[in-house]
Parts: sequence; structure tokens; C-alpha cells
Amino acid sequence: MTPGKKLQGLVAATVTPMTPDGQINLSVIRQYVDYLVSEQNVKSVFVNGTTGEGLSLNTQERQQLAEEWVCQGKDKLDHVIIHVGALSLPESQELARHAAAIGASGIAVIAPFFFKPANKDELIAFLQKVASEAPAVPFYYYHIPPLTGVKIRVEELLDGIKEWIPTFQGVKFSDTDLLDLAQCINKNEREQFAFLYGVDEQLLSALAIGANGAVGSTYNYLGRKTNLMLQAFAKSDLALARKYQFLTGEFLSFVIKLGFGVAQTKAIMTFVSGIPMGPPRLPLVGASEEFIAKAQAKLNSIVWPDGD
Ligand SMILES: CC(=O)N[C@H](C=O)[C@@H](O)[C@H](O)[C@H](O)CO
Ligand SMILES: CC(=O)C(=O)O
Repeated sequence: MTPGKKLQGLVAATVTPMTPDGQINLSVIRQYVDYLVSEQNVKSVFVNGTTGEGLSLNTQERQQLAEEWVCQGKDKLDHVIIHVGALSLPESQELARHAAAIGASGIAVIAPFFFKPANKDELIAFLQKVASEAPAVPFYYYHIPPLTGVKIRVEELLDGIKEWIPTFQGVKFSDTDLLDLAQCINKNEREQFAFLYGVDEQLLSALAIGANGAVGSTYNYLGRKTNLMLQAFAKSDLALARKYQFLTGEFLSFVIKLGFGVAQTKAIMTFVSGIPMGPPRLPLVGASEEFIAKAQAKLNSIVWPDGD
């Protein structure tokens, strides 16, 4: 891992491998790291987030996963970001201390979503109490209003945030409100904070307004293709960048119509990588055989600009 290096480019939001009987399966994480690096050209991960079913795991499981990712990623990955958000403040603080102790490259926190912060001040107070438990670890706010129901605009949240959270380093922005993202970037130079976009099907639009990179579930299996989109964008070849976005979008639009979520991501990642990711945990239920067959056929039918 490379401390101090800015978080940018693609970050895979990892799934949590599970055994058929629903226990976390640490034994395949080494293989998972190698797969991301060598097959997907993805060198950063976001662990225990939405895709990782972080909020469905207990504290011990979250800590074991964090340790295994940091341990396996130490010499191979650039960044291992651990999501430590929880409904209970002391639990989130404990996870933050643990992430710091094991040497994670950063921590991220979502807004508490059962009792919700009513305004910016309440949200910052919560985030501050977590961040201060890991005073040497870069802190990221994870904005995902479709799942948390907390719609406080990030533009507002960032105003003066360093005074409260000196370790504040950026935002994982998983919302379609590109006006909010644009104003965040407009008011805070992207050199200062990292703005990582989290709606994979419209990443190109976020890059156009200045996002530094992306965190998402699809970079587990479409990382290589999305990296080619990033390269095309960096060379100002918008026609080529659009082709990649349209094709990843074609796949996502297809699976979203069939019903797409973390369970389906685990199934797709299993057939693409060959690593058994196992079932999701209830209340999520595993993808159907029909979904798997259709998704696999769709993915195989796509003709990519690089000839694959
Ligand atoms: C709600 C959710 O899980 N969002 C993910 C990360 O933020 C995305 O990576 C999506 O899975 C992806 O954009 C496909 O819709
Ligand atoms: C998508 C994402 O970033 C997450 O799974 O948390």
C-alpha cells in the first residue's frame, strides 16, 4: 500500500465472500486481490461498504475482513479503504480504531440511517466523533442517499469541514445529483479533496465535471473496460470514452431490468472471476439461475472497442 498517495482512479467496492452456509470466507481474499490487480487492473478497494454487506455483518466479522484485506493487499494494492459506518456511534468508533491499528489507508462513514441526522451540524457531529478515533487516517464521507435516506447536500456539508475533521480527505458520492457534485468540486479544489463517483453507469458524466475517480461494484468485473474509458477520457477521446460508457451502461441497464443488487453482483463476480463469492446474507437472497444465465449471455455478447 502507498500511504500519502492520493486516492484516484478506480476503486472496487468488494463483495464479502461467504461459504454456502453463510459464514464469511476469508480464504479466497488473497486470490481476490490477485484477480483485481492482474485481471482488472484495479489497485484499490473499498471494503465492508454496501456491496460488501458491511451493515449486515457483525463487528468481529468486519474486523476480520478488514484485517485480511489489509494483510493481503499490503504489497499489491495502493489503497485499502475500510467502511466503518454503523448505526451505533461506539461501534463505529471501535471499527475506526481497529482500522487505524491495522494500517488501513483510509476510513469511510455513511450517515446513520435509522435515527437520521436532521441537518448538516448533526451529521458532522457524528462523523467527527468517528474520525477523531483515527486521527492519522484519511477520512471519507460516503454519500448514498438512495439507501440512507439522508439527503443533506454534500456541498453544504463540505463548507468548513476541515475545521471539524482535520483528516477529511474526500467523498464517495453515490447519488445522481450531479449539480451537487459539481458545486462540491467547484468550491473545493479537487487537488485538495478526492471526489469519487459511485453511480457506475454515469461515471463519464462525473469525470466531465471533475471527479477524481470512482468507487463501485462493477469495477470488480468491468474494471479493465472502465479503465480503458478513463484512459480515453484522459486523452480527450470522448467518442471512445462514450463507447465504453454506453456498453457498460447497456449491460447494467439489462441487469437492472432483471433485478440487480448485491446478490446479483456476487453471482456475476463468481462467474466472471471463477472465485466462489457465495450467497448474500438475509435479507438479501441469492440470484436465480435464470438471472445468472441471462447476465452471462449478455456480458459475452458485448463487443468492446478493444476487440474483446
Ligand atoms: C447502490 C449501490 O450499490 N451502488 C454501487 C456503489 O455505490 C454502484 O456501484 C452500483 O452497484 C452500480 O452503479 C450499478 O448500479
Ligand atoms: C458501491 C460502493 O461503493 C459500496 O459498495 O459501498
